[in-house]
Amino acid sequence: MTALTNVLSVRDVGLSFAGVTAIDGVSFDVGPAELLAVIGPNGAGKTSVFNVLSGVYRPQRGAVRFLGEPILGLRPHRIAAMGLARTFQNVELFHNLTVLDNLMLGRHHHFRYGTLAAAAWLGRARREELAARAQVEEIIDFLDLAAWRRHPVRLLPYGIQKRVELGRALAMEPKLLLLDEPVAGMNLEETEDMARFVLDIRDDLGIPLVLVDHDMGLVMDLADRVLVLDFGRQVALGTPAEVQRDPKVIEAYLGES
Ligand SMILES: Nc1ncnc2c1ncn2[C@@H]1O[C@H](COP(=O)(O)OP(=O)(O)OP(=O)(O)O)[C@@H](O)[C@H]1O
Repeated sequence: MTALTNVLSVRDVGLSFAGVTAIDGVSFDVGPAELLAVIGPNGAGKTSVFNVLSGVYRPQRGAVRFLGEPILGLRPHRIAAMGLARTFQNVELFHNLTVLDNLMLGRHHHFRYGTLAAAAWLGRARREELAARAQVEEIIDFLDLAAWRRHPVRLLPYGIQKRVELGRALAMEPKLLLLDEPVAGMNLEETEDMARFVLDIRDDLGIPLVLVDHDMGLVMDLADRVLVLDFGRQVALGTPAEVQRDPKVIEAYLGES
């Protein structure tokens, strides 16, 4: 039985593609308001884990429970609607729409509309959904986005675009947030800002997070626990201090750099 206190429970997941093993026996839990980081060298299986959790890949073996419910085999939009939200390595927003409109779309889980359909849908939303609007305004305040709220996303600096993407995921009112390389390509100041928002999400909003990133300093500073993968296998799982002194980790990953 999955302990009810765990938001996410992953058991012995195995995934391969035509003979290539992407994930080989990975098991971990995410507790309430916990920040778990997943690290590992290139090709270790980090993105594949995210794709399994969000329903993009279906593993050949194992089990995943989200809020106590089995989710393997559910389609991505169903899993998202259950409250598992995700950001992507590359910014995935409607670049011609404003910050406000991108967040409104996030509120309604409508990710796959073209810009025109999205704009038409928003017309209805504006009339009908004042409550949604109030919630989105709260997110804009929370992420310090007020100065950009009416700007089309394409005009914004990269670091702000990443923050809007985070805002869109928050607009889904997630029960768990997956962040795929949230600081990739950011300068120091943008990285520090993002780190602060990630911690605020955990501490002020109480939303648990799973984060993949190559920035080792960030991961060790932020994470409650760290899962280390190498060639799809689970090398270690523990606190940043435990993981950093684990010889298997040093050999597999830290020793590289
Ligand atoms: N759709 C796919 N088809 C075939 N092989 C895949 C697919 N997705 C992942 N793989 C393989 O699975 C392994 C793990 O890849 P994955 O992208 O999950 O690693 P990663 O840790 O996210 O790497 P990176 O840090 O480079 O993003 C790799 O060998 C990769 O080539």
